[in-house]
Amino acid sequence: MDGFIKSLPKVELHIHIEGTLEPELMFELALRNKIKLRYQNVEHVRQAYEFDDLQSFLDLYYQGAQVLQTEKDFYDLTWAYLQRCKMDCVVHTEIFFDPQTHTARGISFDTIINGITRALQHGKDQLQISSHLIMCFLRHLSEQDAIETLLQSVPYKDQIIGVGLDSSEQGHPPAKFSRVFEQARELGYLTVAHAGEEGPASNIWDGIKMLHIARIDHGVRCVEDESLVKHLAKNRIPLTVCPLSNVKLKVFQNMAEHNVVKLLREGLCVTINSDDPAYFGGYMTDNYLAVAHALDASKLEMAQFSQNAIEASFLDARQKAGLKQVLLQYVDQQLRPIL
Ligand SMILES: Nc1ncnc2[nH]cnc12
Ligand SMILES: [Zn+2]
Repeated sequence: MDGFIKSLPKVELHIHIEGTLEPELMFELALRNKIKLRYQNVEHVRQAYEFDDLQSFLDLYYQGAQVLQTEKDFYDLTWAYLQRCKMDCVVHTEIFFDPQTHTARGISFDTIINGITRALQHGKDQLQISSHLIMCFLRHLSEQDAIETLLQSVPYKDQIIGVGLDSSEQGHPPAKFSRVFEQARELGYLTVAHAGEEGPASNIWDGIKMLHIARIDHGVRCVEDESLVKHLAKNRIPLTVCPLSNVKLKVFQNMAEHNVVKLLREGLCVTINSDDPAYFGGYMTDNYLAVAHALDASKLEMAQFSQNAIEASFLDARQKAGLKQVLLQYVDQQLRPIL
């Protein structure tokens, strides 16, 4: 199983680029930008990564992101992630970035997006990894702040496929952002949102009905509403599930309790993703392995997660067909002897 998973072609749909900041790079950038960190060394940082819930993680995550200052910093961050993608056989990735985390510190939109997109172009040319970029609004900030961020993004619209919603779910329901999402859709952006991670199933309904989202990020609390589960299955509305993240943030107490395989077997379009791998201890392959080991999934089921991600991606029909062909060839070659 492990060899099958390691080489399985994968598509990632839920990754925060700021969440790929490994402690080693954090120290390198702190030194480069003359920023004093509150940690003495890399081990000290890793020891601090014990979380009680989403908020306790977010507090450290926003602090860590402060070392990102120049275009080269954003380039280096993204390039390091893409190299990890290559190791994990990720062939396509749709990356979140949080402009407000940086513009609030005086970093220009231009600096952020130029650094990231230059690395993405190199990823395409040198690593054959395709990608899309999704701009997330921080839900703990105001609607007005999100609207200003949306307007700032307009000159870069060709480089951003969609908008999303992340940060603290509790107390910041989808309704708060229905107007800015409407404006984003009018501008031609696709939409996704974090919902049903720590928040209730009603946030998932509201994401679908009020924000018209094409995918739900996390969504694991859908099981609390049977009619919602049926709706998600019937309409193949994708969930971008992040198993290691959910255990680290105590959404589930351990991997054996995770519902991702159960949801797959109920016919939902669930996918496996890494969320903030530098903080949660694992990239794509680690997440796939953790699920397969704890939840007794078959090789075909693990391949189904990858096929779901192709289906749920924002690639066009021709690109999806190409990736599906690559995946089917891999599965056929791997499983032929036992089929
Ligand atoms: N898991 C998560 N939930 C909400 N916001 C986030 N930002 C980065 N990771 C996140
Ligand atoms: Zn996330």
